[in-house]
Amino acid sequence: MLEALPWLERFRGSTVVIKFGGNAMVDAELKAAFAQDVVFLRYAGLHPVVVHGGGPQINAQLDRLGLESSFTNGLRVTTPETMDVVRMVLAGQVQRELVGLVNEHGPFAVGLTGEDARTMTAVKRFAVVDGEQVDIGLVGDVAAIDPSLVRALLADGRVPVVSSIARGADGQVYNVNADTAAAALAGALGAEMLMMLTDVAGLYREWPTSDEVIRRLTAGELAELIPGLASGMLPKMEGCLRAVRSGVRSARVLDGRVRHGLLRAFAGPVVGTEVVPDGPVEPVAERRGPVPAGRSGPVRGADRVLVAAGAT
Ligand SMILES: Nc1ncnc2c1ncn2[C@@H]1O[C@H](COP(=O)(O)OP(=O)(O)O)[C@@H](O)[C@H]1O
Ligand SMILES: CC(=O)N[C@@H](CCC(=O)OP(=O)(O)O)C(=O)O
Repeated sequence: MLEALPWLERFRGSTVVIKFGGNAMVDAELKAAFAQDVVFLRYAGLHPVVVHGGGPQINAQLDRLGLESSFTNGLRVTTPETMDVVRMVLAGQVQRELVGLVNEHGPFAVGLTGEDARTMTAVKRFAVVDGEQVDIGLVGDVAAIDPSLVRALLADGRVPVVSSIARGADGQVYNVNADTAAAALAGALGAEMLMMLTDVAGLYREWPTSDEVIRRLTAGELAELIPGLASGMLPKMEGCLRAVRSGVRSARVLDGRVRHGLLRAFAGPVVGTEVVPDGPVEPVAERRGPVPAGRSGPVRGADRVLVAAGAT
């Protein structure tokens, strides 16, 4: 892991939003390694923000309850009954588990949903199938973000762990796709990078017939590909596009099945698929600063982490 440090130096002070997909949380060892990587980034002076998914975990719970799982364009059709399960699994199970894993290394992680401090405000989202709007129930898009709570947590040296649930101005609670939530949050925070950890090596050029990964594409190139993308990748790549179009310098899709894949992504040439804005991009150093300087030192108990994260 130490080989990542010189590369990480470039990102000191930068905010990085990391989306941990439900499909990447396949076993306990991977989840524990992910938590170590997040804490390592925090120690290297970055400001990681975790947005987690949990699609397969929601499916399993719906199945136990004898409820159906169905998706349109990669978005879960969400009845009021499904919504209760989504909220319970994301905020009560997956988020709690990740908070616990990160906090094995120090008092860093604080869990929240988009509902907390009105961090995210949702608006009802329709799927579009063959040019027609389709009602998919209580699915939300992100209408607005108030990043002040997340910023305050970062300034206090914490690691926010965010579940993609948000209330609308109508008072209704909505199920927001986690890729969508991560992208919107990255944009609102002025994050340097958005990292999406999933269960494939990146965006495949000819999925499912070939596993050739597209290494790098501009926002304009991605916008042309999006109408032809299949479920699963659709919200993810729409999220990458949204992020780079709202000022994020780099949005990446990475293989979350690789142990310590998150740190490796900082320690060398680009792995996975990278989406960059159209046109020239300012260097990292000139884009710093969503977190007030001098308020990002280690919190109490943080000294245990380097050993725990295997950094020596
Ligand atoms: N062009 C593509 N390249 C790679 N994967 C694709 C592509 N199109 C669809 N997919 C599917 O998208 C899945 C990843 O999305 P998803 O299952 O929603 O993951 P996550 O839980 O990480 O958000 C892959 O496992 C793959 O089955
Ligand atoms: C509207 C919608 O699709 N919400 C998602 C939220 C969780 C999620 O996005 O999880 P992954 O990242 O693991 O796919 C769902 O209900 O599955």
